[in-house]
Amino acid sequence: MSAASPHKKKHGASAPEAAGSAFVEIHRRGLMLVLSSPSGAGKTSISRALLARDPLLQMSVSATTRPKRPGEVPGVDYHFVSPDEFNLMVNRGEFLEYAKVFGNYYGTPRGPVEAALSGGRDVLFDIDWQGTQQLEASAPKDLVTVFILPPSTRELERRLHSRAQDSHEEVAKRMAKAADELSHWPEYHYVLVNHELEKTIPQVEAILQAERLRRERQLGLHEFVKALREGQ
Ligand SMILES: Nc1ncnc2c1ncn2[C@@H]1O[C@H](COP(=O)(O)OP(=O)(O)OP(=O)(O)O)[C@@H](O)[C@H]1O
Ligand SMILES: Nc1nc2c(ncn2[C@@H]2O[C@H](COP(=O)(O)O)[C@@H](O)[C@H]2O)c(=O)[nH]1
Repeated sequence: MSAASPHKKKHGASAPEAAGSAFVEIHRRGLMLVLSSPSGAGKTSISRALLARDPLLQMSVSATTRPKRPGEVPGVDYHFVSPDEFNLMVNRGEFLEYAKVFGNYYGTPRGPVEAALSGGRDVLFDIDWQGTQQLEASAPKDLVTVFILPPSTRELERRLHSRAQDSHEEVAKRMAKAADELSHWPEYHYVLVNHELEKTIPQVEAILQAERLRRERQLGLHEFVKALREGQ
């Protein structure tokens, strides 16, 4: 197709033109891609790989009252806040969703997500089933949810220990909750078993690529096809 083709699709910052004119823009509202799993199944590892490979994807950085782990960077991994600060944010309506997980509070700041979606960028969430249920209630059309299963309970425990960032008590607390968290898999659109990251990462990428092409997410299709049917 030549640059002068009347069917040329324009993306990103190019100026939209009126529907039915020679050039009709197809653009897209961003989507929210949620990863949930029992602690240690691999959400953080998968998220890092997706973000490194996909410039249209940005991470939702949660606020949490949990203490920072060694190596975690404030503002990158989490916004680490006190319980009082967290309460203030709740009262000011600053969270899209929030929940108590393993004895600490975690919440998704609303502003960056809304800005990304309206700018056509996709947002990746590493949140638990309680947060996913809240997003499902408030923004079902923008939501794509993926539940990550570990290959076995023994491997889940091995991964939690191998991360070497939580105490034995903390690992025991998370393992004790795993069965309960696993019970939520039927609430998700997609379910994967994370055997090897080399296989799981392309599977999640495939979900993202397909969901981006859903008819409902592509804005301007009616006008584009109308122009095609008029022979433009
Ligand atoms: N497919 C895999 N095979 C082997 N090890 C893995 C795999 N996926 C992740 N891991 C390792 O398991 C550990 C836990 O992974 P990760 O931190 O990504 O889990 P998580 O689901 O984000 O946990 P949490 O919910 O506690 O944040 C890490 O040490 C990670 O390197
Ligand atoms: N509902 C929410 N859950 C969240 C959020 N941020 C993280 N999480 C979940 O908490 C646990 C523990 O995380 P960790 O970093 O302490 O290991 C894990 O299941 C996360 O998915 C959030 O904003 N809302």
